[in-house]
Amino acid sequence: MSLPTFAITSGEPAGVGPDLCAALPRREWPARLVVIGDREMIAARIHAVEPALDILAYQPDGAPRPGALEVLHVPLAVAATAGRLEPLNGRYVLDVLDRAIAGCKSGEFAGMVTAPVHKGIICDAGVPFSGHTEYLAEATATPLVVMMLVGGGMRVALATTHLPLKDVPAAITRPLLTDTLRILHQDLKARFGLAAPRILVAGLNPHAGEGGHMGMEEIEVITPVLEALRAEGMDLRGPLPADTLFVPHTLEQGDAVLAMFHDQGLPVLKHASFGGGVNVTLGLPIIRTSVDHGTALDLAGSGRADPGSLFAAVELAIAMAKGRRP
Ligand SMILES: NC(=O)c1ccc[n+]([C@@H]2O[C@H](COP(=O)([O-])OP(=O)(O)OC[C@H]3O[C@@H](n4cnc5c(N)ncnc54)[C@H](O)[C@@H]3O)[C@@H](O)[C@H]2O)c1
Ligand SMILES: N[C@H](C(=O)O)[C@H](O)COP(=O)(O)O
Repeated sequence: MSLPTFAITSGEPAGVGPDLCAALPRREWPARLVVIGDREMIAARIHAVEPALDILAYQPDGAPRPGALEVLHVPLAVAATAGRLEPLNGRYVLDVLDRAIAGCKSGEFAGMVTAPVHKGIICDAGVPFSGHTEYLAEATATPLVVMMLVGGGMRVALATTHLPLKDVPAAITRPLLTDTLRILHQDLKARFGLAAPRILVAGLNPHAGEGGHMGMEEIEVITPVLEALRAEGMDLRGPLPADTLFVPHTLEQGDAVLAMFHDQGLPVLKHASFGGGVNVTLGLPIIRTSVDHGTALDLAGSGRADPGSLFAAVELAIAMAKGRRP
């Protein structure tokens, strides 16, 4: 029986992504994993972190070579140095992503798993880029996607993603919240096997606005959306004060949390599971999971980067493709 094939994008070449890819053959996967990136750069990093590994996945007779890494070559613009960002390679990082997206769309890949990229250096290269999540939405012509991180026994989704904090209140509108909750609810059912997902929704302001004394978004935006969607049958609790939403007895009343902004939800989850969590993009026509950490330039090429989150991201992508409850 042929195994499903997943693209693993090796990410920022100065970061830990290539090192983490080198660790993939430590396990036997129930899938074929194709790492996308510059072959020479990845080979050099493999020699630094996994000297025993042979990059060639196939023996001369074409048979798979056990314990090797299969690399689909996308060329760097200029040589990469671990730990040193180079704007001239910003376009390369996007070329790697584009190759994986094309393969997911064509059916060549059952899904894609992304190693970390550095958003700033891609912007410095002249391409406005705020994250894989937004890039994938555009590349697949999906009007709205939802970022959700899974780890530490939690699922935390975000109503807004990579926005300056000052722009968050205006971004939280009734249409955005309605569509975000619909996507979250639908994908918890379809991709995570939950028949009737229970979603805990955070407020935006301290103490969920304290009855309007500390902000009006809960009264004017969040509560009306929750009431309308409850009337459709969704199990939604909130708006809940975010400071106590994450205490265990509240968390256990939900299957997922919807936080209003990036640093309301993610610090809690990363505190509980950093290095073992997974970032998944909901609402896409393709499967995409990712690590829960960044480029860790300080560790690139050292062999000290922990591949746990990449392994968890591969496991989740495989489970999602099988339609199993992850
Ligand atoms: N999925 C992604 O592409 C992704 C996710 C998060 C951050 N980023 C980007 O990464 C860049 C750097 O972000 P940052 O410095 O805030 O966070 P970071 O996760 O790169 O580093 C934070 C700390 O965690 C450590 N760390 C990270 N990954 C590790 C691993 N696998 N094993 C052991 N230790 C690890 C680092 O050494 C550092 O001390 C930014 O440009 C950010 O936007 C990308
Ligand atoms: N917000 C993510 C995190 O903190 O882990 C990270 O920046 C990656 O986002 P994308 O998947 O959109 O690149």
